[in-house]
Amino acid sequence: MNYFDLPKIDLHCHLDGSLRPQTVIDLAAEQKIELPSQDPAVIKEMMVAPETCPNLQEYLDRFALPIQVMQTKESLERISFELFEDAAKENVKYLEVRFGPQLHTQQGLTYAEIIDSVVKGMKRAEALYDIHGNYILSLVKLLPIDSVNDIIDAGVPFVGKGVVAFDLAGAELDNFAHDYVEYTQYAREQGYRITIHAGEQGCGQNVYDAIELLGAERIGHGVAIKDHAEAYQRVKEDVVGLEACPSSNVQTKAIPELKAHPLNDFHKDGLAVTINTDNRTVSNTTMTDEVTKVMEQFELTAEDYKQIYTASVEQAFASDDVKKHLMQFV
Ligand SMILES: O=c1[nH]cnc2c1ncn2[C@@H]1O[C@H](CO)[C@@H](O)[C@H]1O
Ligand SMILES: [Zn+2]
Repeated sequence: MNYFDLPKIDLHCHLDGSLRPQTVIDLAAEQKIELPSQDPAVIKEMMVAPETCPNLQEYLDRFALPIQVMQTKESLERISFELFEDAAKENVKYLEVRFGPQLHTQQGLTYAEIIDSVVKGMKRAEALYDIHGNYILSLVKLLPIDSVNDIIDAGVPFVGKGVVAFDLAGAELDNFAHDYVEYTQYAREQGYRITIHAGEQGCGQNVYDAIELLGAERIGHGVAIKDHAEAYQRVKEDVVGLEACPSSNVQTKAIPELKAHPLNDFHKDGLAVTINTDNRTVSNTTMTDEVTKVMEQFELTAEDYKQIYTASVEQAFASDDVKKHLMQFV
């Protein structure tokens, strides 16, 4: 099967983990930020996380460099455009990108300016390529929680116009969901859909809580439900979408190796499994790579791929029109 040509959908991709190395070099020069090298290969090496990190934190440390050059409207717009361009060029037909507005205020940008810039970059790519997209606003757990509602408010004018959902990302502590109930409720009241990183580094109970307490319709990663019967049952009954990110999960040791990934068992049992990149640069991957790895590792058939693609369409936070368009590719 030619995985490059297959129509693909990526529902879990971080903007700050998906920069082109050359763009980091260009933007650093423009912004007078000193880099240790002008060689894209060296800069790439600084951003790619090791094949296996000791833990999630080591993986998250790779975001420091890209975030340095993501502090102006122009850079955010360019990076957003380029991500959609890169995805479109490998036949990704729909892409949901997430990022943490709080990480981009170092030079005084407002949340509204930040969100406007990335949405503009996306729309420019949508006009040029056969790709549709939406943004998800991520709150990075452990960053100050008091400005969450300001971020949610800043995104409201964009809801349904380029922004669709709210997410919690970053390091995962057990029982984190309890601290975010009022914020996700506020986000839902403002029209945001909810997806939550859970069961990646933490326990299956976190997934259960993300659904029960935070109203998550999708879960980022969620691998830990394999050891938690209640969470598993809840994901299945509620048809909660599982955003699997195979390469990232190996890097962060969420799973020991690809063949131990539970996504195939989940898929065979009828759960709504989707295949995603997480971070194109930090995980040194593409949608073609992720789909290839999964299809070959688990010897999946064209019918399996059809089911996974269809689950991605159903789970997408896209408009009915876009979903109808995406179903034409099945
Ligand atoms: O796999 C992941 N698990 C948890 N957090 C992540 C992952 N990838 C990226 N981020 C976090 O999300 C922020 C906003 O995009 C990134 O800066 C990073 O801290
Ligand atoms: Zn993620």
